[in-house]
Amino acid sequence: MTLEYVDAGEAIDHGTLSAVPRNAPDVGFRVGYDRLLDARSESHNWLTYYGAYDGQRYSLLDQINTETVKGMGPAWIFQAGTAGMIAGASTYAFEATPLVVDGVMYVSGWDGWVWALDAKTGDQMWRYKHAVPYDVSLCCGNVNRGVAVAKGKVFCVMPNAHLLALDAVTGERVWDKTIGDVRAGESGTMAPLVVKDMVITGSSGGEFGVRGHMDAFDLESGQHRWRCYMVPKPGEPGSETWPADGEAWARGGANPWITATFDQDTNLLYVGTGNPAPDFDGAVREGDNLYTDSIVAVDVDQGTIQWHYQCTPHDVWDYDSTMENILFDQGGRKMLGHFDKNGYFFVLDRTNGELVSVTPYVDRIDWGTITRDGKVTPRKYPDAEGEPVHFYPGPAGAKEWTHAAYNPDTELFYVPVQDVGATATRRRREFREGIPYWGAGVQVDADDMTGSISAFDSEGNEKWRWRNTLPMCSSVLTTAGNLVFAGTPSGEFVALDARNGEKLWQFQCGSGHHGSPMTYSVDGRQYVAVPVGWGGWIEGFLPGMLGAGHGSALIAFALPEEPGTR
Ligand SMILES: O=C(O)c1cc(C(=O)O)c2c(n1)C(=O)C(=O)c1cc(C(=O)O)[nH]c1-2
Repeated sequence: MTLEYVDAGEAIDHGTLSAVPRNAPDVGFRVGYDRLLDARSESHNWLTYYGAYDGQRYSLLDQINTETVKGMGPAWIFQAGTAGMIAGASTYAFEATPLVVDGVMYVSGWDGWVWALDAKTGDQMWRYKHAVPYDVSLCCGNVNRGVAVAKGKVFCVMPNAHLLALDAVTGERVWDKTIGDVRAGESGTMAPLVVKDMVITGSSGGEFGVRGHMDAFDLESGQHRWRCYMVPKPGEPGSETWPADGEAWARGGANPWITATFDQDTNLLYVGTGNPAPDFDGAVREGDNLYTDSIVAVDVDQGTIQWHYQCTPHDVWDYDSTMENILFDQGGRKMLGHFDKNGYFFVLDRTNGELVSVTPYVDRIDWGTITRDGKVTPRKYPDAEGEPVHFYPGPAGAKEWTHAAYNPDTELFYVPVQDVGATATRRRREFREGIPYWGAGVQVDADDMTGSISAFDSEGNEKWRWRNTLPMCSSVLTTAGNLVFAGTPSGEFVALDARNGEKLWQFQCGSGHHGSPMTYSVDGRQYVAVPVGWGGWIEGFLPGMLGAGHGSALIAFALPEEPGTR
């Protein structure tokens, strides 16, 4: 299969930079598919984006638990924002989930930064900077959600739609592939996923009217294996949901900009796709617009779509479905749970995409209704130019890309909820390559917003709610210590009791949370690490937070050590 993209050309590379050059131990060489498949059993590590292929963001570590957590404090802080004169501090959110392999942490930042750190001390081992051209089209900030590690390499996508393989020991670049056309508005923000001998990526750029796709590359050589487009071309199944004439499908969006989950038994990747383009303007794309706003199951060897479930047909509200699809089993049935931007919690049979249940998980939803059997009745969207329409949830969704967690001990999902509306006023745009293709001006309800971490069982029954004044827009972590961790936009990092939502601990991190905490241990000591840094796109979404402290720090927390043992 040939690639259908234009190579945007090499960026100027600043090469490997290091204040204190130091190689990392060769732990990355020992990570292969066998260990990734069984990642949960080695909970001292965090080997892959969600901690394990199932997306649960659940760790077996329990040294930090409901009893001991009150003694937890910072063990070390890595100031990523001081990483060099080239970048300075970030004005964008620090979104990555760090990975840990046998005492070495690998983490990515904004604008092409990647670091290897000593996971016990926070000391830098190496750092890498990709020279990202300044004119890359990015809808939602110069951000990056993390790396993948396998076979001695660290894989990371770059804002200018490159996939890099770095040497896990030295940080030097091993290979560099183009995964999208920056001139058309394609970019990269997601953490790659290693499955078998492949590294799998997804493209960003839906707001610029591109056609979203996933790609698989040979992890050793970087050779391209397959591409899977998320919008069918004329004649392919699903193409009947787009206008027969014209090129609406080719500009249709559906970008899979968040890491997929994976089940070895079904051999399927579970992918969330983004909104259709243009956003807020359905007139130029009559029909359901498959596979936008969908959960799509992709055969990992062939890159072919096996089934799909669309959460918001013919979306005019910017309701991406890119967020995680959490795999869990119940009553012997293989299920998948998905909290969509549109305010509904979908549970599907992950072998065939059949809907098991759909229930609301936020208080205010009025863009339409979905009944328990999946029937969608959308509200009418105004056709006239300049006519405002107010709707709940707003375009950031009742939950953003930031991830929920599932704890198999409590059998509960923990969801970062944003309860906030917005007003869209249609402002029709003609398509122009590389220019935002976005059919409305949008104003978020700055004075009427709230949020929570809410706990749901798999039938959509709410078991508890921990309320926050502002919407919750960081990912959640849950552990066998019966804890739930999450960060607030105003900087507090909190630990809740997974059984009842009681707040047991908090720490003010000095900048807002819009990233993903994780946990690991080294030499028998458990750490909880969280990237902290407010900025970029999320500031516009929470106007009340404009001017709040930016930051680019990674903070690792632990229980106190005996004095003098470090
Ligand atoms: O359609 C797309 O390709 C695309 C990409 C991204 C991205 O890559 O960050 C975001 C969005 N859409 C988006 O709609 C959105 O709300 C959003 C928030 C964020 C973020 O990093 O907080 N990214 C993105």
